[in-house]
Amino acid sequence: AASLMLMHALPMSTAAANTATSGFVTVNKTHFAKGGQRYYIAGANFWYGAYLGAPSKVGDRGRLLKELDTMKAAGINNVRVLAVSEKTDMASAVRPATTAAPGQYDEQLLVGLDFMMAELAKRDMTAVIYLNNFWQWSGGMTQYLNWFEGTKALDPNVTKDYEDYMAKTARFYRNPKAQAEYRNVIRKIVQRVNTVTGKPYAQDPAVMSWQLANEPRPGNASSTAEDKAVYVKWIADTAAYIHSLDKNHLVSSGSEGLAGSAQDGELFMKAHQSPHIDYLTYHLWPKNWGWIDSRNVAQTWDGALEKSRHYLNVHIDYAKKVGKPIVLEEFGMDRDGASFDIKAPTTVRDRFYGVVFDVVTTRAAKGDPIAGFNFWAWGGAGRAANADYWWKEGNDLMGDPPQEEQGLYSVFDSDASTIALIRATAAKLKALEVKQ
Ligand SMILES: O=C1NC[C@H](CO)[C@@H](O)[C@@H]1O
Repeated sequence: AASLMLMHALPMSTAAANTATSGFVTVNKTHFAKGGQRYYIAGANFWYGAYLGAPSKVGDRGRLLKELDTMKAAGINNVRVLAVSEKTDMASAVRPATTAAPGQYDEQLLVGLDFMMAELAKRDMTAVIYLNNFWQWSGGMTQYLNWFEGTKALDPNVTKDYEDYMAKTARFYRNPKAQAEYRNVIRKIVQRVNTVTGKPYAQDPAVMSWQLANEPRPGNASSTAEDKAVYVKWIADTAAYIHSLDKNHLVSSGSEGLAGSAQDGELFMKAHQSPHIDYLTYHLWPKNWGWIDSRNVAQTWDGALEKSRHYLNVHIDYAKKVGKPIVLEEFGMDRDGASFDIKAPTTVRDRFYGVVFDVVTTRAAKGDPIAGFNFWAWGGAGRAANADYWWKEGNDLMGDPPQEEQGLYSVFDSDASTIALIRATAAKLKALEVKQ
């Protein structure tokens, strides 16, 4: 016992001491740590946060401060945000875009990211920042292929063919010119000096992690062994590249889990075994994946919940096998009756959030590697502008990006019952943040 006492008395190693006091989020075996304490994510998806921070027409700094204060008051300690968008002719993509063409950036949108990061730090909140998008709503990988393959950027809202979209968009990983430009963007953001605080991003504890992309997939359901090998290598190489630029921060993939891994569990684990990937991520979408029919909940709820519970648990088990933390960084449910109207009740959504939060908090309390959640998505004070609920440039930005109806999954500041569930869950996770 004496020697054990001595062990505890020994000072932490310098590196550990530095990290512990530095405030960076780090990984300690299968958990996050911050400031010498275990750290859990009670987060929101807030893809447009940097847009609100911009000093240009699209920005609304007054709204941003209000949204961050409202989220903080709800116990939310982390936001998952888009770093850059690519200009495209697709109707479903956000405008304006950060990158008009390779190397041509809208500095005001990047200042928006700076401003948001500065405000997060003031509130002891952190950000997961994704550097690309497998989907079309911010230009993303399909826009890179338009630049470097000369192919038309594909909008699945127009083509109505997701299998074709996913197979073609996965060519991004194999295109050397697209990869070179992607690394230029990574370097530009990861090595950026925040123009509001003067602090380099690589030294900012408000950054929790760099994320390769939003929902990168290896291809479509018929991804070949070669597609999968290319995908695994792309994740490992890109994560290694980011770590070569920034030794302080974590790196994650942005994967949805099985749904984003051609339903191949071995692929999901392999993709996250790289020493340069610090934690796993997964997303849960019962409506998008056809598990629930919001117009026929009575008939479809039980099946959807059985599949959801399995999905929630099996990925925590994958993380145990890989030996790293995992974050449920997206999940959502629409309003009752599949309505987009802010006045529609959220009975089904609240029941679904309740099940998700119960699994997350129960398994976290048992010490399993589930390290928190980000619900999709914070709508806050945003309001739909058009009778058809589609977004047009100049309309409020909200949790639903332009490729989806404005009000589909957004949690608005008037959705008190859902915010109460989030607040209660954040408190349960906070109670687990014991000394390391
Ligand atoms: O990353 C995502 N996952 C699901 C969201 C809701 O459908 C979608 O808007 C986004 O592309």
